[in-house]
Amino acid sequence: MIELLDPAEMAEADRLTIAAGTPGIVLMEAAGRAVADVAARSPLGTRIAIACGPGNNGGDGFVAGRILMARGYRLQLGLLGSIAALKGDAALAAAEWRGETLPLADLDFGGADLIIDALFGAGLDRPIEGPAAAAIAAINASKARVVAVDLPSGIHGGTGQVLGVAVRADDSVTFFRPKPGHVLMPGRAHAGRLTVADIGIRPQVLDAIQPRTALNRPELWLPHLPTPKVDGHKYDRGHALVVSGGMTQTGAARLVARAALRIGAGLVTMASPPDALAVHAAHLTSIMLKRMEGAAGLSELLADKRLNVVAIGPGLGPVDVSLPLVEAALASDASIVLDADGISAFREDPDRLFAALRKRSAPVVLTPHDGEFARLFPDLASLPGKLDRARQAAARSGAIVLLKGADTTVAEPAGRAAIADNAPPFLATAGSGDTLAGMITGLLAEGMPAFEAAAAAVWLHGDAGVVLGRGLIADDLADALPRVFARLFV
Ligand SMILES: NC(=O)C1=CN([C@@H]2O[C@H](COP(=O)(O)OP(=O)(O)OC[C@H]3O[C@@H](n4cnc5c(N)ncnc54)[C@H](O)[C@@H]3O)[C@@H](O)[C@H]2O)[C@@H](O)CC1
Ligand SMILES: Nc1ncnc2c1ncn2[C@@H]1O[C@H](COP(=O)(O)OP(=O)(O)O)[C@@H](O)[C@H]1O
Ligand SMILES: [K+]
Repeated sequence: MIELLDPAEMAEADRLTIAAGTPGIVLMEAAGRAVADVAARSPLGTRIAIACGPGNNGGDGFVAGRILMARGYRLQLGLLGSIAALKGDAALAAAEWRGETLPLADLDFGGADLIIDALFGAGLDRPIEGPAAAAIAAINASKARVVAVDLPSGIHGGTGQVLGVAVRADDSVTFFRPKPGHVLMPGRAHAGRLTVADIGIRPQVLDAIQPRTALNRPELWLPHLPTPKVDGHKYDRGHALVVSGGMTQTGAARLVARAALRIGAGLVTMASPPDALAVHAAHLTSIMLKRMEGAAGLSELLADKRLNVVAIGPGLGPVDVSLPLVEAALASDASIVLDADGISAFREDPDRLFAALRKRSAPVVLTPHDGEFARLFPDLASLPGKLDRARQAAARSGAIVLLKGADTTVAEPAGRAAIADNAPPFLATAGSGDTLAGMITGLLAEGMPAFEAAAAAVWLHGDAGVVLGRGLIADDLADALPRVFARLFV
């Protein structure tokens, strides 16, 4: 598992390491050397400008400068503030620097081939203004390769938000573990290629820190991915029910159903309003079809306890149709994936949903995009950073909240969260979210724990986008799953 550490957790990792006997300057030396190594992928002769800030991020810049100068690079170093004002490890690092220290404003960014951004890292705590903002504008205007120390200056390590202005880096070199700000947008776009350097912090410090956020990678959920039993039966793999909208909007439910079956559900049944039965009958093959007369009809179907998960929301229709159906689903014992119109049904009264959720024991996964999220959690929608939004929404609702986008974040009520960075932008296409809902549904049907099922579906959906590439449409995503699994298990 790759943990993501926010600034407070990273400071604690540093503190525990120093308390256990490794001096801070030793960590800073290792950090500066790692930055120098990444910078030194550019050949000798490269003209380097190093912009140092007033804290330890700047200290790393002084160390990198000393090492690169010893390796024969031509370089200029500029400092925001005065050397006399530096403290602690940064002051020690600056004392070892033998070159000239220019005022930041005198650095010639335009004449540099490579810029090392050591202005601010984890200690950034307010919007950047004045000379630092001017330096960042000049860095972004230059044609130089930019290597950021820890984080691109201006990006908040915990939220990925831009505080004022932010450097656009080609490379970022961070230490020990990546930070949420490297994967959450727009931070990820600013960070460029990420290098995570070992600076001598022992992984055992994580036992004390107990980080709650991870990068969404297979190692997070693969141990929980169900494997069909050799002597298994289709009913061992679960039976999902997908609730369809009316005649003119049946496609979304079929995308859900196909993805649920492809990813591993043993059986999938489409619950269809009477007017849409003929449309579905013309399209469905391996997916079964049942007639559903309104909310009472759905409750009757769900009396069959073998139906262990319900997907409801995509193409479901306006609130007068959708709300009674969702309430019938919520009253059942099945796990639920609630998406799209099923979420919007509660826009007038989100507490009604939360109250129903509190009465359930089987899990519910909410899969909003930003617009749907704002309908259920209007006060949380403006929080900086998707991680906090998803985490607070999960705590409030008691559901697993999967907040979609380029940096889809899954959070559970107890606070555990996973952020994905593998989804290509081709996934922003009609019906792609319906397919994701279906993938979660299928994994829940197979009995995967809900947080892991949601995280796995997000990653597999993203990888299906990678496998298909440009030209993909939502109809292709489920059918790409065999190739995605083949890649996963090589
Ligand atoms: N021993 C350690 O703690 C280690 C720290 N390391 C480096 O230290 C960095 C964190 O150092 P710090 O905690 O000193 O923090 P930073 O160096 O990121 O920034 C803190 C300084 O910037 C000022 N500042 C913050 N926001 C500002 C703004 N908007 N405008 C102007 N000034 C602003 C603060 O007042 C403070 O002086 C990490 O990002 C990493 O690069 C590494 O050297 C590894 C070891
Ligand atoms: N820029 C992007 N990069 C990667 N994935 C994206 C991007 N924008 C959207 N997605 C993904 O595409 C899907 C869109 O879902 P959604 O907004 O519900 O659309 P629809 O309702 O048409 O299915 C989600 O899985 C989302 O995470
Ligand atoms: K930086």
